[in-house]
Amino acid sequence: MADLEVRVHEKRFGEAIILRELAFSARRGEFLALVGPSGVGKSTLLNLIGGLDTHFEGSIHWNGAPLYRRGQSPERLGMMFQEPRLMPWLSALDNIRLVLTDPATEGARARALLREVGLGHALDTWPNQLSGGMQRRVALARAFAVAPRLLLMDEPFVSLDMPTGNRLRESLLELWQRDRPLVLFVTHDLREALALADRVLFLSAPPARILLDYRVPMERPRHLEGSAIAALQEQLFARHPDLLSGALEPPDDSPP
Ligand SMILES: Nc1ncnc2c1ncn2[C@@H]1O[C@H](COP(=O)(O)OP(=O)(O)OP(=O)(O)O)[C@@H](O)[C@H]1O
Repeated sequence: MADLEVRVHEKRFGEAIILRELAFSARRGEFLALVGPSGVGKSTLLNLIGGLDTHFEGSIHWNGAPLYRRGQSPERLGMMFQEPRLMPWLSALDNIRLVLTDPATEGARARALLREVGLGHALDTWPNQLSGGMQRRVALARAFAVAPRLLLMDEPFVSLDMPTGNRLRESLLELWQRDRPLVLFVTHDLREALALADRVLFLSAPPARILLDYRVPMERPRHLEGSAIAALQEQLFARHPDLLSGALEPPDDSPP
């Protein structure tokens, strides 16, 4: 049985219908990527699933019950956005402690997580003294701090250089493989989706629905810049030409 059941009949902003008859399900432990062109509704969908926006027709269930009910605390949920959203007046360590609730263990847990993401040397550093990549590492550690069952990630590694992004992707996979939350990872980069995910959900042109639910036929570790991912991407576009018109811009190296 699926742990997460998403059924969005319709989501509008005013007159504009953003999502329509968009449905999918997933199990705890899976890693799903959501891909689609800019402005199609990926963040909107994550916001519905995360309970940040409750104005839509449809339902979102976790283990057969509504994920959000008025007055009830949600399932353990982690979120990571494009911007690290760290508290500038708190050290890296205290940014993690902030989301933990057990004073007896929070210091040790926060320290262990920061070490795991390679920031053991920067526990007491302020966010403005950390590079963009290091700030994302703190945000990644914070997202895992609550041991989420469901982790929503909205283009968390966008606009990082490739080596920094690759190190963060590696850290993410290590943490995911250890804790096995269900990850929903939004990206507009198909290679990133294919390098990370078990399944890639392609969103159609607006109003968005799921155009293709694709299981990635490749063992890990995978290399985002490797020839196997490039070949898989080519194969996908050859088999599903509708993805190019509906879901994605052509890959960088394809003819205009
Ligand atoms: N609060 C809002 N009010 C009105 N329209 C909105 C609001 N938020 C988003 N939209 C519109 O909904 C559509 C989907 O936006 P959304 O941010 O979900 O797209 P996206 O696929 O995440 O884009 P990107 O990849 O550029 O982040 C866009 O046309 C956007 O302008």
